[in-house]
Amino acid sequence: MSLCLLSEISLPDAPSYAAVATDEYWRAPTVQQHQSLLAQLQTTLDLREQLQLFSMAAGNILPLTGLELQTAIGHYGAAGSASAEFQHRSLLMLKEQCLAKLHYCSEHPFTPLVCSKLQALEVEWLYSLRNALVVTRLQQMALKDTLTGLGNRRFFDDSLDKAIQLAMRSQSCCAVLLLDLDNFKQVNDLYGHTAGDDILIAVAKAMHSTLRATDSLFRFGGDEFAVLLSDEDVASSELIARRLVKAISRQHDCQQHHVTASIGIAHWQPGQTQAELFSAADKALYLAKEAGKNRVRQA
Ligand SMILES: Nc1nc2c(ncn2[C@@H]2O[C@H](COP(=O)(O)OP(=O)(O)OP(=O)(O)O)[C@@H](O)[C@H]2O)c(=O)[nH]1
Repeated sequence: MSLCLLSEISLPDAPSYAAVATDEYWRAPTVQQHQSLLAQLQTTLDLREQLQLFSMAAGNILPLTGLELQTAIGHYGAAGSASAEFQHRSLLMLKEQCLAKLHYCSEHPFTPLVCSKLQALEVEWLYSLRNALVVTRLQQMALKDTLTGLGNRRFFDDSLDKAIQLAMRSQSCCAVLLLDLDNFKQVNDLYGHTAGDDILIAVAKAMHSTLRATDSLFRFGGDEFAVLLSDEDVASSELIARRLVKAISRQHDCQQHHVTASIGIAHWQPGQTQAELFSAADKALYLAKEAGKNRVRQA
């Protein structure tokens, strides 16, 4: 395991292990209790599944309404988590490295005895949690574009495959928007690669804030982006695409460098393969470029 990865999954500015309180009232849970949670945690490297297992074990100590795991690579809530009157926060430290913060919510008070028991349970989780964090980080790296943090081409291909399967099963639809920046090359040529990178990051942010949280946004590399729309948004695909084009043309850095965007849209047709759908969107994008750029075309 590389040191680089370990530092990426650590939370910064955590106090030393000594600062995590222990309680004199605490009595160790039986060996049986420990073994069962530990054994269960070791069966999965999925962070959410581990959180769920831990949440159930913690619920045996004190009934919880919510449990949130805050890590350097994302925040995860146990299923059905809700806030409550009593709250308790805890740091999960492993060898002076802060792996995560836990935020418990309950209708019942967190007495010193309860906190001690929870802390003992947390200790049981540390190594499995560390492993799950590393695996999750590797998965994120494999599926994310490092420059913008958006999903990469591989993630897009997987997501499109799933979207088509769902559309086939539920006799619904999905749509692909392929976006390519206009006149981007000149930014690199005139102002350097770093200025080009800044534009790409700014475009990703502008697109992100224009779309709904549920829309999937990807960057393929270069100045090519894609949006995957689910059935409920297919009817508005043209409107969404126009909004994206407008948002990019109004973005400060893009305006300064005369960078705009062209978009090709394709709606999935029953019987169409993933490659055919993608090719249809690509052709529509070509038409948008041919028609003068800074515009939208449908397949
Ligand atoms: N800064 C930066 N540039 C990149 C990156 N990846 C690819 N590029 C550059 O992006 C440019 C994309 O080229 P084009 O799409 O042909 O350029 P364009 O000026 O937008 O052309 P039109 O689409 O016809 O308007 C090339 O100059 C690539 O070298 C990157 O990660 N960062």
